[in-house]
Amino acid sequence: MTFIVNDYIDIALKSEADGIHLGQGDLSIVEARKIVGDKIIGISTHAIAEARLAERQGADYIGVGPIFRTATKEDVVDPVSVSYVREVAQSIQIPFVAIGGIKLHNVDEVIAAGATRICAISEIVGSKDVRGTCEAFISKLK
Ligand SMILES: Cc1ncc(COP(=O)(O)OP(=O)(O)O)c(N)n1
Ligand SMILES: Cc1nc(C(=O)O)sc1CCOP(=O)(O)O
Repeated sequence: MTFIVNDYIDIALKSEADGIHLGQGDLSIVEARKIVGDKIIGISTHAIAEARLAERQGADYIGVGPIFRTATKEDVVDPVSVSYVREVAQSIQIPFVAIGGIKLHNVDEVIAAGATRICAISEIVGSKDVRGTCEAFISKLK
């Protein structure tokens, strides 16, 4: 299993995590790379310019979202829609994870736009059948 720490590079190092996830307002990828060496660095992106910059600066993966409206994260930009997934799938070479408001009822649209990895929080943690919900997502991604 891969263990990524959100935001806190010191905790990532102390816990011997595999990597660090950054936001646009956090340390830059260039600075983070100097500190974490070859650990995985990911960064949340909300527009193609951010995705291109992340790729140029050596990110290992990017988050792409929020695709749909989400109540999970407060300080998030307006939904970017599946068109951003399509743009990233067509022009970015590093792996990407689509995130934000993804549910079992709309994940097919996200996959159809080119996503092969998704992150879903509320749909899973709010489910009465967490395992079944994860399995349903996984079967759609196969
Ligand atoms: C699964 C997952 N967890 C946390 C984040 C990042 O959340 P946050 O730090 O609030 O947002 P950014 O600063 O990265 O925009 C994530 N993207 N995925
Ligand atoms: C943690 C996070 N990051 C986002 C981004 O767009 O960068 S959206 C988001 C919340 C995702 O939760 P849910 O699946 O419940 O919508």
